[in-house]
Amino acid sequence: MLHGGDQTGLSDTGRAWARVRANLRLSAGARLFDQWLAPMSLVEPCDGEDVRLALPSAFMTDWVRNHYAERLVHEFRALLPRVRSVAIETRRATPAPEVMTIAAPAPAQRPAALAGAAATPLLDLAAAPVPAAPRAASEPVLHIERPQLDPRYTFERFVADPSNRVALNAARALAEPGPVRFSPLFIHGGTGQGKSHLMHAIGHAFLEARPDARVLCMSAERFMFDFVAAMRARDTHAFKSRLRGCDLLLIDDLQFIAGKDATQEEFFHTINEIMAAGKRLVISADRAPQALDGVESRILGRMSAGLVADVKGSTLELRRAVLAQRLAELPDAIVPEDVVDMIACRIASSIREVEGALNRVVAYASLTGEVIDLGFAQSVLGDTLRGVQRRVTIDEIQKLVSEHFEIKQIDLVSARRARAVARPRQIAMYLAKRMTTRSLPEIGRKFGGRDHSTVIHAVRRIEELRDTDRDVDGAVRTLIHQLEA
Ligand SMILES: Nc1ncnc2c1ncn2[C@@H]1O[C@H](COP(=O)(O)OP(=O)(O)OP(=O)(O)O)[C@@H](O)[C@H]1O
Repeated sequence: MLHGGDQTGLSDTGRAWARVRANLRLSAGARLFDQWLAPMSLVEPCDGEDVRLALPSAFMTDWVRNHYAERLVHEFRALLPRVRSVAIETRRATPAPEVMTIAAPAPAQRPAALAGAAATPLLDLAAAPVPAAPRAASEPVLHIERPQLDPRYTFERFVADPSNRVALNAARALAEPGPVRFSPLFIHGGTGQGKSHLMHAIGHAFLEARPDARVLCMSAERFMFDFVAAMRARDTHAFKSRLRGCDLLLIDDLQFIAGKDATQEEFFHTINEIMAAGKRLVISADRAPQALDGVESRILGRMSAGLVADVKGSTLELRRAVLAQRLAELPDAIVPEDVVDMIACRIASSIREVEGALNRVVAYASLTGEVIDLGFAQSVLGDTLRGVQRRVTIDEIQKLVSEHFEIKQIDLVSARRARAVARPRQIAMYLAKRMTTRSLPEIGRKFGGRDHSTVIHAVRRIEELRDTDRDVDGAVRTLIHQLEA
């Protein structure tokens, strides 16, 4: 328990916060902590009873609320019993933060009530003890579903280049509030060239300008899964109104619905309604509309009626500029210019691979304590530079894993928890982490919009099982072998 002030000049709450942070770092592990919890700060001044913590984006705020709201209250109360509530806010550049307050439970209070509250943003439990009274229908934002936008994918972090200029300008124009100048925007291009980055950037910018807007971002795969689940539950109404009521709908990887007739029917009606209502629609795919085999011509017709823009293969200048930007975000890493140049010149396949190569070099150097120079970078990147390593996609992994375990591919992105499905899903996530350069949030999205902590859990679980379970290890070895062939 903490008492009074001390020579640090920090308030009681400030000192408690420092301890809570240290505890979180230990229990969450460095990666999780750095990604989600480190950016959180204490809002001062604080009266010592109602603590306020701030995060820089709504996406992060949602994540921390869902996973740590209750825990934060307990941590603070353990140090400062007078703490009544911990509010988690988004502090964007614009004012009027959105707030959810979780009341500190009285010792005998029901934890279940708190868990429910954590899933319900913006309920002020300090003011309304559990069970919380429903808020008036006129109150804003309570029912707004927060889109799953990656906080790293903003316009500020997107480097402009002749290879992406049209797509970037179109994306900026579509994100502007005011009259809709065109819709849909269809962005296409090769893998790892920035399509998802641009889509998420549109979402961030649009929400920045209109914080109360309804924005939904999902992959076409997720669209299909949610639709199938709604049909099975005989409740397509909620699904339809959720999608059709959007001010901005972002659908990634349209190619995934090729050949899925029922999903395409629903998709067609969804985009029709969005367009008829004058709302914004952005679609991405790995090919131009006319090359999307297996997608109905009426859908492609709608796509072509808007603005079609491609992101071309990256130029050397773009790769250099992205590397320079990423390095600026790693102030502790000392990477000589010739190493940066070598990566930019020799890895031309995708920006994702370029970023991955830099991260690998920096990570190896920090693990081994070696100084980064050309020789070190070349030895770390060996196969990648020789172009030997075959590029494996998550789609390939999912296909192979579902064949191997004789389950449907859609089960891997579904919510089904039966072990017959859950274990292969964990193996597929493990392989995705190990054999692709996709980030954890990206992998989570590709597996039915799961959280990145679910991916971490899957990777750890399979790592453990490979040491203790011969069947799992054998299956993983076979799959790796097939994927590398
Ligand atoms: N012009 C750019 N400026 C900054 N970063 C970029 C740019 N283009 C791509 N990136 C980065 O490259 C990585 C891959 O981009 P992204 O995920 O958007 O690719 P994609 O085209 O959607 O790929 P896929 O089709 O495989 O999903 C991301 O980390 C993204 O931030």
